[in-house]
Amino acid sequence: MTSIVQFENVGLRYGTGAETLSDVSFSLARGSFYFLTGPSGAGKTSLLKLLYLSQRPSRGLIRLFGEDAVMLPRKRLPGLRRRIGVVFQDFRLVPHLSAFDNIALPLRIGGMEDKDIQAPVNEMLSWVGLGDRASARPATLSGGEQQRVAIARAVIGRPDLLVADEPTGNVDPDMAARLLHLFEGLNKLGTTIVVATHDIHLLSRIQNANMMRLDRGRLSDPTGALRYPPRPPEDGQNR
Ligand SMILES: Nc1ncnc2c1ncn2[C@@H]1O[C@H](COP(=O)(O)OP(=O)(O)OP(=O)(O)O)[C@@H](O)[C@H]1O
Repeated sequence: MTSIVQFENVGLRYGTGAETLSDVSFSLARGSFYFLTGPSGAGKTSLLKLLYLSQRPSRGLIRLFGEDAVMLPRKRLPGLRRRIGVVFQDFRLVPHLSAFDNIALPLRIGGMEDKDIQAPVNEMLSWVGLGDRASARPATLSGGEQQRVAIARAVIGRPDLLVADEPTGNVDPDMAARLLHLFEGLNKLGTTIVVATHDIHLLSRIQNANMMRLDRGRLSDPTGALRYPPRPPEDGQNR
């Protein structure tokens, strides 16, 4: 199994308060699909922030794509971040850009020429049901429409890792199923996916999805399947 992400005994403390995340250890296999669940305030968004490198841990080790993400020099962060698609809980669309241009951003940053951008962005707009809103600015879109633009932007560059924070929180069940289908397609192309959600209906929709559950900043891991490095077998013998 090739790990794309490894956390070892990771802790995160904001300011001088108690730890928000404690002793978090897991590894994510390349090309796998994970749901991250847990009650409000358990630390899901905080864990995702560590994953998409917007936050450094207070302690522990994080390896991303084989690189030490904690010790990585600041100037190398953008290169690593470009391999990660993020659906933020609050969307974070660029307000002065149209839906089309928001979705096109990762392709433009990746150096794709305008003539090659039109077709994939229009296809993506249609897929998320916004074919007729290409020129709309975010402020003129509903919450659910903004969420769909945010998802389209996160997936269009076929990132190695997709991190999504409550990506279906603002859409109806039919659209949620459609968006999840988009994630599933991306996953089949090799993208490792982590979706934080409260929506238990989503969990049953992806075959072979793995579950991670956070409770008060700790990963509950009754089987040990997610731990990195793996625990030795019960009888202590190598197999
Ligand atoms: N920037 C911050 N500064 C201080 N405390 C923070 C910060 N961000 C989050 N917290 C605290 O960390 C804890 C975990 O928050 P987090 O947003 O990670 O939880 P969550 O599981 O994503 O919650 P929800 O499901 O409600 O989105 C909360 O107690 C929160 O108040």
